[in-house]
Amino acid sequence: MSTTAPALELDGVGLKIGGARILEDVSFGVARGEMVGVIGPNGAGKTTLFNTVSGLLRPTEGTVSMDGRPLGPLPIHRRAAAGLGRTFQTSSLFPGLSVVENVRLAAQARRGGSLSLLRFPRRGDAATAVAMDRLDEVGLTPLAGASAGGLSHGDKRKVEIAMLLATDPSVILLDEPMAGVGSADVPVLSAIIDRMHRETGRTILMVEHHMDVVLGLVDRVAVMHHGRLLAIDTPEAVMADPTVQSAYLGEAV
Ligand SMILES: Nc1ncnc2c1ncn2[C@@H]1O[C@H](COP(=O)(O)OP(=O)(O)OP(=O)(O)O)[C@@H](O)[C@H]1O
Repeated sequence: MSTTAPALELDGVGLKIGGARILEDVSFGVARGEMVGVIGPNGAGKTTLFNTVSGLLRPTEGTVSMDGRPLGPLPIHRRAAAGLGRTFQTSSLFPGLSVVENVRLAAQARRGGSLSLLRFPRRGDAATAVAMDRLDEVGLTPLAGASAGGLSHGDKRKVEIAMLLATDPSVILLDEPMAGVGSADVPVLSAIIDRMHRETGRTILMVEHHMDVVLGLVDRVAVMHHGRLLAIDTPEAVMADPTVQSAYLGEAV
C-alpha cells in the first residue's frame, strides 16, 4: 500500500452485460479530502459506474482501489467495513423510531455491532453521543426526538446523511443526494454537503443530476459519455471543454 495512493481509484474499469458494453476503460482517482462530481447525459453510465464502486456490480475489467488496495470482489458490507460509505436510502429509515434512534443504529453498526433493537436505547452512551453530533452536523438537533416517519423528504435525506456520517466512512459515495428533494431544500442540502466536505476534509464521490449543484460544490468534475470518461477537470475547465459541450448538445447544461 502506498501512502500517496488516491483515497479512491478506478483503473481501467469496464463492464459488459450480455453483449452490451456499459462502461469502458474508466480511470481516475479521488485524492484524500477531494470531492469529485460525476455528470453526463442520460444513459452515460453514471449510475452503473457508481454501482461498480459501491460493490453492487462487479466490473468485468479493471480495478477499484481504496488507498492503493484493490477492493476486488468485496461485497457491499465488506466495503463499508473498509471505510466506503454510501447514503442510506430513505426507505432504510425505521419510520416508527425517532430521528436520533435511527442515527444511533447506524453508529452502533459502525462499532461492530449489529442493527439489533435489543441494544437501545441507553441515553448517554457512546453511540447516542455520536448520533447527536451527526444530527448537529446536518442541522437536525431540534428534530432529534421526532418520529422519522413524519419528516419531510428533505429532512429524511438529512437523516440519511447523518446515518452515513455516523458510520465514520473514509470515502463517501453520494448517489443523487438531491433526487426527489423540494427546491427549497436543495440549497440547504448543498450547504450540508459543502460543510461535510470543506470543514472536515472528507473524500466524496457524488453523482448528481442538478448540474448547478455539482459545479458549485466539487473540486473536479468527471464527465461520462457513452460509458467512457470524456473529461475530468475543474468545473470551469470542464464547462469550457468543446468535447463536453458537444456531448451535451441538445441538453441543458
Ligand atoms: N443491466 C443492464 N443491462 C443492459 N443495459 C444496461 C443495464 N444497466 C444499464 N444499462 C444501460 O447502460 C447505459 C448506462 O446506464 P446508466 O443508468 O448507468 O446511465 P446514467 O448515466 O446513470 O443515466 P441516467 O442519467 O438516465 O440515470 C444505459 O444505456 C442503460 O440502458
